[in-house]
Order: sequence, then structure tokens, then C-alpha cells
Amino acid sequence: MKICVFGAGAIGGHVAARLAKGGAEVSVVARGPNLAAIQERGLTVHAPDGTLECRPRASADPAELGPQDAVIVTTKAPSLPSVAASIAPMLGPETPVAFVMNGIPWWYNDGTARDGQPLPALDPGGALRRAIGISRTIGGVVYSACEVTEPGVVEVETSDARVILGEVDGRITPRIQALSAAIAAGGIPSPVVPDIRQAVWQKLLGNLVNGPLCILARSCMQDTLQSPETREAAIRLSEEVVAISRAEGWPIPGDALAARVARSATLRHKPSILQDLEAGRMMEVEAMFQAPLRLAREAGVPVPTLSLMVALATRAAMAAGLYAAPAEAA
Ligand SMILES: NC(=O)C1=CN([C@@H]2O[C@H](COP(=O)(O)OP(=O)(O)OC[C@H]3O[C@@H](n4cnc5c(N)ncnc54)[C@H](OP(=O)(O)O)[C@@H]3O)[C@@H](O)[C@H]2O)C=CC1
Ligand SMILES: CC(C)(CO)C(=O)C(=O)O
Repeated sequence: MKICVFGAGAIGGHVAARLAKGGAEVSVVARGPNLAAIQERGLTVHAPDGTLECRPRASADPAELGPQDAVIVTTKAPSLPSVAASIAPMLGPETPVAFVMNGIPWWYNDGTARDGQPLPALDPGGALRRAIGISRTIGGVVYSACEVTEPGVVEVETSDARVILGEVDGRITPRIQALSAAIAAGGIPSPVVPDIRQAVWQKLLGNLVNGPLCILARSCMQDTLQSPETREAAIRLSEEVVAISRAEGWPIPGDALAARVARSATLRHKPSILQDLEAGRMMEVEAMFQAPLRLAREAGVPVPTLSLMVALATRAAMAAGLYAAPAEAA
């Protein structure tokens, strides 16, 4: 299967190396020093189950890579307009595009009771909808705490990596099964689920708890969650996220929240949004923080702790020049 990973950073590098290990014909869209390193030395991924090395075709220009059997988008959310602007040459008549990212996805309302209400803050100007469209789109949620430690090199910090896939309309299709099999062949599970929005909320639980706290503390999850006060705040945040997921109709389990926080407190990982702040990259404030908060407000779910943490983390992002509220908030 000919698969291109668009955005070969931490997650994209890991996924590309897994696809290569599983025997797929992999290429990557990358740029800057990362592209130069991949072209020169290939990709190296240090994972808990061993080091993966591969030499995918790599280019900054999708036209050089040509039509694909599938594309997996693993950029940060603020880069999605650049994906929309350049992806066309990789799309054959049937090419599906899986968005394997954090946060509320741009297609979240499609096929739900809010069908016909696009989310302009997540897809400015409807560029993704026009360039890719809903019928090609596959939803994705990824678990794999990782970081680009030098161009072309990814460090994977957790051993429970998985890529959950789901069609926007929940069907289990041959195309999604083929993509899942290609990823799983590389040694990480890739379950296909009928309710990908529930998986989105389950993942947001981690992002909305660890993201704002670690941004405010400017430290990794383990250091941030050392004190009883921050662990208590993390549990309150978790309860509020669970409440939003329930109101949204995609309930995530509300038990074992303290155990989940305790596990986060063992990880030296810096949430990717903090990595962005430290590296001066545009931050996924809209998809990860503001969009879920907006849904809470619309549903009338009280989220006092989350509102405060998100307001402070958003301030930090704005002060660093790494987030500006979009003109078109939904
Ligand atoms: N890192 C982690 O531990 C986890 C991250 N996630 C999520 O996965 C997604 C990806 O995150 P992550 O891998 O950390 O991000 P990275 O910043 O490490 O990787 C994204 C890559 O895409 C590249 N890119 C963006 N736009 C283009 C473009 N138009 N052309 C070529 N290359 C492009 C970026 O280049 P450049 O650097 O030049 O912008 C960067 O190398 C995010 O949604 C994140 O929240 C989910 C779970 C864990
Ligand atoms: C922290 C983690 C691994 C899960 O919350 C994550 O998704 C990220 O770093 O963006």
C-alpha cells in the first residue's frame, strides 16, 4: 500500500517508521532541517520496543510524491491550512485522508445532529472541506508520547502507542481496515472504532488536563503533578472534561480518574503543546482548548476549573505570539 505521512515530526515520524516496518511503501512530506535530515540519513525512531530505521521518500512538495493509496496527516492543527493548500497532487479519485491528531477535529459536526454547521475556527475558510472533503476523511486519535530530539530523530517515551481510526459516519469500511492493517503490521495496534468522537474525547481528557497545567508550570507531567494541589486540580479538570463528553453524547468513563492522574505523574513527557511553546511554534490552542470549551458553554456544562486553566494557558500562548483568536470562531 502506498501511503504518505504528511508532517513527519514526532507522531508522523513514528507512524511512518511503523508503516515502513510493516512493509508499506511510505513517503513523507516534511520541511526545513527535518526534511534535509530525512533525505540524507532517513528516519530514526527510538521506541521502547527497539530502534526503527527507514528511508522513506521525502519531499516538501506533495506533487513530487504523486497520488497515494492513503494519506495520513500528522501536522499540528495550525498547519492544516498549508495541508489544504498543497495536498491535491496526492489525491487520486479514491484516496482517503486520515487526520491523526489531537483536539476537536474540523469534521466533528459532520453526520451528527449538528450536520451542516461547519467549524470555521478549525477549518478557516472551509479550505480542508474544499480540498479534501468529508467523503475522503477518516478520523484518527493517537497515543504515543514522543518528541523530535534532533532533525530526523524521534524519541518515543511511552510503550502503549496506538493509532485509533474511525470513519466520520462510523462505518467499518474496507479502506479503513486496510489502513489500520498497514499501521498494525509495523507493531502498534490500530483499532477501528465505530465511535471515533468518543475516542477524541477520551484523548482530550489527557490534553485538557496535562496541557494547561504543564504550560502554566512550564514543566513535564511528572514534575507538574508532584504536588497534592496540582493532582487535585488535575482530578477536577478530569471530572469537568468527563461532564462535557457526556453532554456531547460521547461519554467517556468517569471512574479511575485519580489513577489516570497518578499514571500521568510518572511520565517525564512534556505535552506536545508545551513543546510548541518552548520551541516557538504556533500552538494548538484552538483545537485542543478553545473548541472543547466552546462546546461546554453551548451545552451549559459548568467547567470553572477548566475555564480558568484554559484562560491562563491561552494568555501564555498569546503573550508568546503563538496563538491569536481566529476571526471566524464557530
Ligand atoms: N508529540 C506527542 O507526544 C503527541 C502529539 N499528538 C498530536 O499529534 C499531532 C502532531 O504532533 P507532533 O508530531 O508532536 O508535531 P510536530 O511539530 O513534531 O510534527 C509536525 C510536523 O509537520 C510539519 N509540517 C507542518 N506543516 C507542513 C507542511 N505544510 N509541509 C511540510 N511539513 C509540514 C512540521 O514542520 P515544522 O516543524 O517546520 O512546522 C513538523 O515537522 C498534533 O495534533 C499533536 O497534538 C498526539 C499525541 C502525542
Ligand atoms: C500528553 C499526551 C501524550 C497525552 O495527553 C499528548 O497527547 C501530547 O503530548 O500532546
